[in-house]
Amino acid sequence: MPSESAAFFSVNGLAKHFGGIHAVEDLSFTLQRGEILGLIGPNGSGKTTTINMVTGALKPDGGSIEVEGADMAGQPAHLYARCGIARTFQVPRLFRRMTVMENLIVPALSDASERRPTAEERARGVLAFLRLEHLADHYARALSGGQQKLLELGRALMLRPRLLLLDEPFAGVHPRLLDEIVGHIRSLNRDGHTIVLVDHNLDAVRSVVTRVLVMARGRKIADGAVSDVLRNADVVRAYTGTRMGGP
Ligand SMILES: Nc1ncnc2c1ncn2[C@@H]1O[C@H](COP(=O)(O)OP(=O)(O)OP(=O)(O)O)[C@@H](O)[C@H]1O
Repeated sequence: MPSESAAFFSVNGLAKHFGGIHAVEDLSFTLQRGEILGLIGPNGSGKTTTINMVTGALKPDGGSIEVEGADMAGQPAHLYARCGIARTFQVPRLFRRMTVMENLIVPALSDASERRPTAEERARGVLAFLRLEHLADHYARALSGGQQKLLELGRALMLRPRLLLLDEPFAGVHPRLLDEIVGHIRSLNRDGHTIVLVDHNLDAVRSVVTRVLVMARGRKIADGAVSDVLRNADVVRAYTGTRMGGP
């Protein structure tokens, strides 16, 4: 039974193994409503596997995933979406032969109760927020890499998420558009969205989050205020050979 005091979102002892690879091991953390968390770590440290598990794309081998106190571990992706949990992918998963507007409407219409005119109206709102109105009738395949990232974000927003997990939203994005995406993330967080931000661009991550969780080899090695965590010797060691700043 969900308790009144339960965190909005929590994972406890989460684990995923691929053969002998311990992609995620004994991972625990909680998120309060409206919080924004940076999830960082070197390549292969288990960040995407974590996102996959907490959105229902992958079944954990162990541990719990609780949304408002109710255990969701092992539930299918559509039930996570129904709980208001949405994610973006490192490489945008767009319908390349559909227009920008159609790409936004499709996820909305997966909810049988929404009618097309309402979905279109919401999509226009999302396009205005992302400043992409002028591209509504363009094919997704004609967009630049950065615009595709924005549209990917827009598709997640069409699911009316309460928790938004962003997998490398800054990767491969032109610096000007990067600032714009940073602005959108800040504004979504200000509007009450709980956000988990995964990215290797630590300067950009630092500019939007106050708390950061660091993974290395599938395990959590630090979780706390950005300024403290990035001075932590274990974190510096985990990153040895990779840069601590932006790309
Ligand atoms: N489907 C899979 N099958 C086998 N091994 C996998 C699979 N998915 C991930 N792995 C392995 O699990 C480990 C964690 O991978 P994951 O993609 O979660 O790391 P990551 O921190 O997101 O890395 P990156 O920053 O490079 O995206 C890696 O060793 C990876 O090779």
